[in-house]
Amino acid sequence: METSAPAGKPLVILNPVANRGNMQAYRTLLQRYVNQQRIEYKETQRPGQAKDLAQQAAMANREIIVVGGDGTIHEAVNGLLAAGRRVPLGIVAAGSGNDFACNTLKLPHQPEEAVERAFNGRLTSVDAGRVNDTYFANGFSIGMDAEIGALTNRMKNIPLMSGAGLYYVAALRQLLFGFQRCPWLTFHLDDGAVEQATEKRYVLIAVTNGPAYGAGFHINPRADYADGLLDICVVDYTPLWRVLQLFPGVKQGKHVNAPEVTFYRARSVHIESKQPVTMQADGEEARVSVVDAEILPGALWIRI
Ligand SMILES: Nc1ncnc2c1ncn2[C@@H]1O[C@H](COP(=O)(O)OP(=O)(O)OP(=O)(O)O)[C@@H](O)[C@H]1O
Repeated sequence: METSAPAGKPLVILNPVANRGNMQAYRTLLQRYVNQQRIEYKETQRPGQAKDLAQQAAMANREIIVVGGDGTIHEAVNGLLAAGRRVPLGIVAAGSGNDFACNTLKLPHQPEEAVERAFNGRLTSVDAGRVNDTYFANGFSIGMDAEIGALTNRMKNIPLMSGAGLYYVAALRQLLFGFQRCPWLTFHLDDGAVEQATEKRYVLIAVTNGPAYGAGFHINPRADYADGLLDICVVDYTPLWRVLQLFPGVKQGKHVNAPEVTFYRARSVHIESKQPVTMQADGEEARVSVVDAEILPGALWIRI
């Protein structure tokens, strides 16, 4: 990964549909920078455009500032890493969940402070990851949590539903009506250093760079975004009543001592399933049968 001195004006990419379209506060704050001709400002017009814009800006060695939630950051990180340039990245946490910005990087929520930090924060090296042909900032998972994430995405437009409340409702619905979808998997870490070669049933396998996902569920509470390692939480299959008992405690990371839960750290992860299963990476869904993932130590250069 090439680190380059930034050239030209920073490109600010704002997702107008993040946070259910409540983006006016950010537009107003950024207008000052536009008026002072300090930035180039673009709003995305379609899913996937943040990736293209970030890739073009990174190719031109320009600093990038993303304004949106985990989905927008995921796209920008994919553009940036596809360009192969480590240009400075500022992040304004403006989505409904903001796990990477607020729970991993501890960036502020308050719009004015968030914008200030995205422009003037200290540049620091942050790990990213790759899973199959996608890069991720915060993490990916397969199993019940990915199914919950997929349902959360489908429920995002229901009035009065957002953030953790939305996630709780989706989780309860998925667990009560979709628990039979717990996947049968094999996996190995670091080319076989840890191996589960015989197919077994799991509630979930969550592989993360940061501690939380799903709007604040601390699935890997000890994850460190700069240690060059993926944190892996494996939850063995257990009856639904037990999952319902464990689930609320995940918010504060209270599942760490449960007998069904095992934590690992690794540089690479390989998972296989005979049937295609749902995977989420930074909240974006895919169907997969094989998962090949690795950490990309210090691949990002972010203002915190
Ligand atoms: N102009 C657009 N029209 C429709 N969708 C868009 C547009 N621009 C971006 N998107 C999509 O909006 C989706 C949601 O964005 P994002 O995840 O940033 O916000 P959020 O859902 O509010 O936040 P979080 O993921 O943190 O809960 C992304 O998947 C992105 O591809």
